[in-house]
Amino acid sequence: MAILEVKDVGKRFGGLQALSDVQLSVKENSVHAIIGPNGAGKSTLLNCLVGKLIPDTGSVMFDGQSVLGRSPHEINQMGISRVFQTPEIFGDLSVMENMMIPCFARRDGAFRMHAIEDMMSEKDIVEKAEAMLEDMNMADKREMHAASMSRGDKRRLEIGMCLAQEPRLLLLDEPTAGMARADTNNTIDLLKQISDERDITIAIIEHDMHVVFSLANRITVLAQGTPLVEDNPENIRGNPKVREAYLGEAG
Ligand SMILES: Nc1ncnc2c1ncn2[C@@H]1O[C@H](COP(=O)(O)OP(=O)(O)OP(=O)(O)O)[C@@H](O)[C@H]1O
Repeated sequence: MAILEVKDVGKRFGGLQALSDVQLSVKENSVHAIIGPNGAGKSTLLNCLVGKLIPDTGSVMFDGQSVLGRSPHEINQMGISRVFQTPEIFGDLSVMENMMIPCFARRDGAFRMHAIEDMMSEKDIVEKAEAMLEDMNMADKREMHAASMSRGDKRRLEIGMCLAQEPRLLLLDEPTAGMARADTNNTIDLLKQISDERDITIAIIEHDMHVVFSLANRITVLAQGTPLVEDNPENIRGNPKVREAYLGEAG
């Protein structure tokens, strides 16, 4: 069953048709990669899914409900959580304090700024945040200043913060961009573990083919704002049109 269904989506920026006739069907519990050359429209499409942009045409249905016209916050509450290219964490707070923020938001519907002492007195929140840090293998970094961590650990924390919102669909926008190979491999392992152990669907935009082919069980190739093909990784690898449009370029 598809958890996300995009039909006939188009988006124009002035004279530029960034997306046209986009169809995308993401199966529940799959890892679905969206790839394509620079400027193909991947980020524009992602922004249409999370309410940051409103498409000019078409529909976006999540779990049978339209996301169009809803705010990013409402879409997040529906069960879609997004991980950005640059980790969105609070550098001045500790790892634990960062993790407590989405735990509050999940419980209260929205995060209200609590004093740190108030946060720490909320037993259920502390327990949930601790459990998430355990799951993310970050319990030993609990008291660390978030800003002082490696890029890979910041990404790990951010992914954990998204999971604390208990989303059904996790959207990742180039999660390994700018990472050293060791951090990239750690992120691949983390995402594999999340996909295996949780009832969650992952959609990922990624330039790094090693990441794409390590994780995805379905791939959509966008070229010039339109889907070129959607298939399994094996067929995508062997597809000459894809090679020409993208893989050849990526090496
Ligand atoms: N807000 C905007 N205003 C005008 N043009 C835009 C805007 N956002 C994106 N574009 C243009 O739309 C096209 C698609 O851009 P988009 O960022 O979606 O591509 P992409 O596939 O994500 O590229 P990349 O892989 O380089 O991140 C590009 O030509 C881009 O310059």
